[in-house]
Amino acid sequence: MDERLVSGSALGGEAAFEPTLRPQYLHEYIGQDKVKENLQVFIEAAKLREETLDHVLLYGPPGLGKTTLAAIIANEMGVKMRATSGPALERPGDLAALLTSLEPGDVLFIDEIHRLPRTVEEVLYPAMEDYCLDITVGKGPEARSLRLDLPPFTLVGATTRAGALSAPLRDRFGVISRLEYYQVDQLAQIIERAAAILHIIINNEAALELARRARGTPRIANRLLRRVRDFAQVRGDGEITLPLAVEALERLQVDRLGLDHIDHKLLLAIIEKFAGGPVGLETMAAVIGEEAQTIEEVYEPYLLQIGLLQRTPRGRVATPAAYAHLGMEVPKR
Ligand SMILES: Nc1ncnc2c1ncn2[C@@H]1O[C@H](COP(=O)(O)OP(=O)(O)OP(=O)(O)O)[C@@H](O)[C@H]1O
Ligand SMILES: [Mg+2]
Repeated sequence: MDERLVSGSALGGEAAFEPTLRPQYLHEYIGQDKVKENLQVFIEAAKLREETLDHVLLYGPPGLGKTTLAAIIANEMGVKMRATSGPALERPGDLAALLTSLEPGDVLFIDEIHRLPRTVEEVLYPAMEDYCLDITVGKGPEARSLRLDLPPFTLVGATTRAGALSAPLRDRFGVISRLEYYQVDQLAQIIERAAAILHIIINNEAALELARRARGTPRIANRLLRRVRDFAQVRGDGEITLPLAVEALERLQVDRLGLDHIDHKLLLAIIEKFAGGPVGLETMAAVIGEEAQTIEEVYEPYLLQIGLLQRTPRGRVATPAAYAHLGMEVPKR
């Protein structure tokens, strides 16, 4: 659906490539200080008591480091991680097979856990709570239910939509952590770390420029780094300097705040067609020819986050900052 250069979701080919850039331990994981400090305490306590870590739910927008953190939790606990996802677990048996193959203490990572089918979710409840599996053998009047013990394990669930999780599932997580968009200086550190791993030469000013345009998202930061490197190799001497970064990002149509043509289209529609708003979501969707849900979940969050857009009870409003960013004057009322 969404192949934007500034998309927080992984684009084609990135999933295969990302593991090389993933930090392995908490001390290498940049930013998210609150989440990190809490996890550090829970992990140390669990290790001291020689217990498994409580189940952990990680939520937040795409590309902020949920999968990375799940793997780090397993590494820090010194256990293995098995990874799957909500949509991949189609039947209760799929989950049962995974659970029974775990070794004591293992981390089971379920990505997109909000997309777990209902019937599978119900298998998860007793597994999370009592480390056991309720299964039915036989059919019809012969059917009996059996309870199987499971090895103790830690479930790490990840979701971009915590609101879409059922209450009984959410309540079974002992640790619930929300990942936040990253600060510019943290993103610059992430870029410099990735550059070192990929043998890319970039100076601090240029890293900061990429960071400012990375929409608070490490995945986008790393993607911009790789694209700008192409320019540095073809146009320059391979080194990423500030002027080269600025030129490359302009060509890639990622503006000073990390906005692309879709963000511009959305803001301009509100400003030019609705005098800055308020305009209802459905109306806006019809005017720019996108689905309301896509606008709400993909296009709007970053614009809201940086204060160019506001949600009011009467609809969306372009803020004075949006006019200023687009070099337009705020109309007098
Ligand atoms: N704190 C961090 N420090 C350094 N690099 C990071 C950090 N967080 C994420 N990254 C980098 O960003 C990339 C994307 O992170 P990750 O795949 O963990 O995101 P995600 O939240 O799981 O995304 P999705 O919602 O799409 O599953 C990783 O390849 C990793 O290199
Ligand atoms: Mg992920």
